[in-house]
Amino acid sequence: MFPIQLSLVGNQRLILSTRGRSGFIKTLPWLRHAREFASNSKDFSISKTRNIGIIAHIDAGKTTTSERMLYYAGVTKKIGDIDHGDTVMDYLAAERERGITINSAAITFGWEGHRINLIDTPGHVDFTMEVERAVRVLDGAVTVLDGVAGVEAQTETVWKQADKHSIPRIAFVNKLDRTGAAFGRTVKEMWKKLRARPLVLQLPIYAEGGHGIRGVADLVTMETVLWDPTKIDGSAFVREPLVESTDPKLWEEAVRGRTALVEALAEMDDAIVEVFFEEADGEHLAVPAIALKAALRRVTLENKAVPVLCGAAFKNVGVQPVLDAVIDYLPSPLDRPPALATMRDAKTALIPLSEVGKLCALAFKVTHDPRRGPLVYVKVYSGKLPVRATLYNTTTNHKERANKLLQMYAREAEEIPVIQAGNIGVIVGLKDTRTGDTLVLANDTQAIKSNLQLNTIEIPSPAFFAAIEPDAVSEEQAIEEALRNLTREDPSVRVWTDEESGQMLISGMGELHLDIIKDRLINDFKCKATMGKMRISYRETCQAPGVASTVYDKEVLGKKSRAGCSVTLEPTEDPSNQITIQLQEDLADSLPHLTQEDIDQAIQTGYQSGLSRGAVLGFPLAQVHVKIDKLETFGAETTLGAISASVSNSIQEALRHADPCLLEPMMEVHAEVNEHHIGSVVSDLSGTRRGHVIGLYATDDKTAVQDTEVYSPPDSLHQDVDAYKAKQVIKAHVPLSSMLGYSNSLRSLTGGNGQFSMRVIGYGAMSKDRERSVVQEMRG
Ligand SMILES: Nc1nc2c(ncn2[C@@H]2O[C@H](COP(=O)(O)OP(=O)(O)OP(=O)(O)O)[C@@H](O)[C@H]2O)c(=O)[nH]1
Repeated sequence: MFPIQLSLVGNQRLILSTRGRSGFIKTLPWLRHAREFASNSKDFSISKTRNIGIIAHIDAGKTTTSERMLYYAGVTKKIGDIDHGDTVMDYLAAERERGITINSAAITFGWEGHRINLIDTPGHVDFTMEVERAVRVLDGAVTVLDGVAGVEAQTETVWKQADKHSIPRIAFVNKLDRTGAAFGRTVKEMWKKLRARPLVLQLPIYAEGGHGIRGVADLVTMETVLWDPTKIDGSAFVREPLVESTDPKLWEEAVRGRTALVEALAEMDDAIVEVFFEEADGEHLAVPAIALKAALRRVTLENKAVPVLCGAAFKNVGVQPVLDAVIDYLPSPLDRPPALATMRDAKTALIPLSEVGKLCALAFKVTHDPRRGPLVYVKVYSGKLPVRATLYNTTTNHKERANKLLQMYAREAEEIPVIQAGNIGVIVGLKDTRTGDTLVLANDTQAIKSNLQLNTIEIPSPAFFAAIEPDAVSEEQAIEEALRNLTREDPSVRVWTDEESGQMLISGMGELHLDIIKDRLINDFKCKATMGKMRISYRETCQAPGVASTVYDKEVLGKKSRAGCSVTLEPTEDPSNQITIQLQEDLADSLPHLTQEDIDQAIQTGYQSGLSRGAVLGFPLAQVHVKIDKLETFGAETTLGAISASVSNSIQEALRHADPCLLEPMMEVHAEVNEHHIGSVVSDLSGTRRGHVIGLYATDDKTAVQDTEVYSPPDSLHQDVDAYKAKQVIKAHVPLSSMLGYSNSLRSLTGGNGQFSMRVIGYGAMSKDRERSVVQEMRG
């Protein structure tokens, strides 16, 4: 694309552009439409691909930023607005109504000769699983931070998720137009709360009197970037060299910032030290921007530091440089270590996948499209996935055909002939593939034989469940079908039927999660159903040892099926269940028709089934140690089904003699409050809410941070902000049942100044009185 010069104002260059690095005029954004990009997209090499996600706390401005990215890239002709409910990324009715992201939408667009696959992820804690799935396939991430609220609770959670997968990140400090916004303070919090090494690349430039953000000072190129106030869509901005005489205060701070940037990079990167002494003669300002960018890319890819940019997405200031930074500093799939997979031969060891090998793809998301049917989002880790290929799902052992391949532009889609290694795309035509499954080619006998599987996603325990009642018997089938689709989309949703009441039950991660499922059943799948009261998903355990021996003896299809089993059950401190198998040595000799591997598998199946239902209210068991003491065999009559059934029955029988009781989900709560609210919040948590306060620490606790001092610009330079006051964080363990409706109560205890985060940390015992009242309530 050739640059078109539109006008020159003095020595300024007016840029109607998505891009500002060279200062030349590029193109009007809406001229570059998605389809134009799509027709060229096949030409992008994998080194010019960026699979990135936007991660942050709820309401930090992820969707607002993504919508601007799409607009400046020419994918949309109009900027979608969360507050008007017309965003491209949040397209579900449930998302638009609530103004929040639920689904990680994936969208592809072009930027400066690169293909960006962008995934906008939800910020609400109930959808942590959705973030986990997205983070799995990302190569890099943009963390959006609210410049007023700073680093918030869920930012810390998603940051840890990205840490777990060593995802290189850049940060965008957003909402700097708002009163009380403080860029410097937010940078400090990144250092202190996230333990990250922030590298400030920009300073905000405010309008006279500190009101309204106009642009940014670029410390890499030492330029000002000012958005044209007459172009409210933010498509026009001007870059010009930073000059001391124009704004001496800004110049002074920019010199400090540039010096700090060069110094910080020199600590982490030897090549920039060489440039500093040999090309720049030890002058911080003389280090060429190109050398700084190269060093920034190296330290970001190595996860040593996080480049930080700033702006106000809602005011259309600062978004284009974020896209530049995605290209400049975040990795292509080739810069990432190979994905890890397991193979049956290698037992549980993880082996790195080679990119040039045969096809291996991960289904990281499944959505239901009323017109096209299930859409399976995949990331291809090795080989290539051609259209109409017959695929083999090594997780479910099913064969399926990839009828169509799509590149997604949010709701719009473009058919493509192939998905190459490193790229993300959508397969149409797979009916049995679920989120988390591994796909290989159906003719790849080696991968199938060795059961090649990409490292799977950990699914946390659901905390809530509710009953679903069809409004009429005729609705049952439609509801079952819709629930099947929903569980394929979201593996953290579980559906089962209660054996006693025959009721259909559904469990999810939180109140909002279940609320959204109900909404989607009714609005998206048009089911006529009623969801019952949301209830807490308890666990059950035993308090004493229990022993039992049972024999399974039935006729199945006219054939005798017999096996016996003796088990001992014991309570354990371990949060998960354990099994110890102590079998007699001659077992394999007495069962020549079965392999040892199959017998082990049958015992495991019986063990899982025996622990799936407790003796008090039928909740799954936790913190139980099962010892399989003996297996009684009856020659050819002992089938695998009989072994599983006898193990399961013996566990259930032993449980009845082992003093069974209920356990309730325990939450780790971090409540961040001002000093003068500590007393009331602590007494509320430890009193009425039955919690244990574990500790108290300040949000700027220096002991928690590495020694290196980090450059953060003084906020007073740019805007009148209240002096930063560290808040106190109260850490407590509290039963989930006591945390229902806590946001309202914390709001009233702190005059709206408190915030909190919580996560399930395990299950805890409850008093006999409380257990009685739960049992009474559950049994109605
Ligand atoms: N003043 C101001 N408001 C903003 C800015 N960016 C976003 N907002 C507002 O902040 C609110 C939340 O923005 P979203 O983009 O939905 O935030 P999100 O991070 O995507 O939220 P979830 O998807 O729910 O996690 C909306 O009302 C936006 O209009 C900004 O730069 N300045």
